[in-house]
Amino acid sequence: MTAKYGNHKGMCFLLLSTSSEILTFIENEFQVLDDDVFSVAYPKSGTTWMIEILSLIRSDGDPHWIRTVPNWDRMPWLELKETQEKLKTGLQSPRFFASHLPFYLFPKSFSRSQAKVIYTIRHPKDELVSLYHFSQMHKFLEVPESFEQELQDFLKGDLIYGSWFDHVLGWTGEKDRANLLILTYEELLKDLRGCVVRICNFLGKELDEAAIDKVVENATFKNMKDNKMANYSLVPEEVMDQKKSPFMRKGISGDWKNHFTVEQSERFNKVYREKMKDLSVKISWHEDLMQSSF
Ligand SMILES: Nc1ncnc2c1ncn2[C@@H]1O[C@H](COP(=O)(O)OS(=O)(=O)O)[C@@H](OP(=O)(O)O)[C@H]1O
Repeated sequence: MTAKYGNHKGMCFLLLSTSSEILTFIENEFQVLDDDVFSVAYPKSGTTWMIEILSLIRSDGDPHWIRTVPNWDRMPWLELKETQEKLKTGLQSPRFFASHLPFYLFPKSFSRSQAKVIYTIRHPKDELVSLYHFSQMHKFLEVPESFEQELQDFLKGDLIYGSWFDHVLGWTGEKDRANLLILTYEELLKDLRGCVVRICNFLGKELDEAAIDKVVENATFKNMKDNKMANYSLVPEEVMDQKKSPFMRKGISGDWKNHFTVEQSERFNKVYREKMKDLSVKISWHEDLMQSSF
């Protein structure tokens, strides 16, 4: 890790985005309210997608809000510097937040609350590929020397927001909480409508069939790619150079097969087997990763 990054209780963070002081405040002093809703995920696992889905559910499927307000204002990032001012001045309830925090750094007050968290998990090889491309275009991040370098950093847990393995194990270890819904990116891809219904049930939000259809239609990859309030095109090119790699890049599962060699895939699976053997939730791709084959 370099001068661009800091380390807080074992988690690597971007110095430009947050600080140890903020992370300490969020963990220990920030008061979660019972009607707060959080979209939490390790980076590049579908956070932006969940923000769009939750925003649309909140507005009963009406796309006006998602087309006129940037996603970072609809659901501010809990741990980022720019959100701290908003927290002080007060946000209107119910508050909706996004976060990449691992469970051990998430606000302690969550455990005493009825606030709802939706935690999204993505196939780690696709997450790694997405992060690799994102690192080329986001000027605040270190550009990895090569895909191999990114892979080695991933396997060591030496990436922004720490180890993917620890992140997923930390949050899935909380699976029995009634106020935590765990979904995968692949479930969203396979059955977006079914997931929207599950999210509505989890939130206690009643939407009629037509409203659910509108949520689904407006949260598709194509519609989000075309929505400047969701595709980060409002972020200046000096920060995100989308000519290098668009934020809404491919939006598919299995792109890792175009990036990993057989040897890299087997090396990945070996580490996965060691670290994830006690995974406590059922995930469609888990058994594949527990094997040694490509
Ligand atoms: N609607 C929809 N459908 C399918 N895929 C989608 C959708 N919205 C976002 N994405 C893809 O999610 C990836 C970005 O993840 P995050 O939003 O978690 O990124 S970030 O950590 O907040 O920067 C990134 O994945 P890749 O395309 O593989 O790079 C986005 O394209």
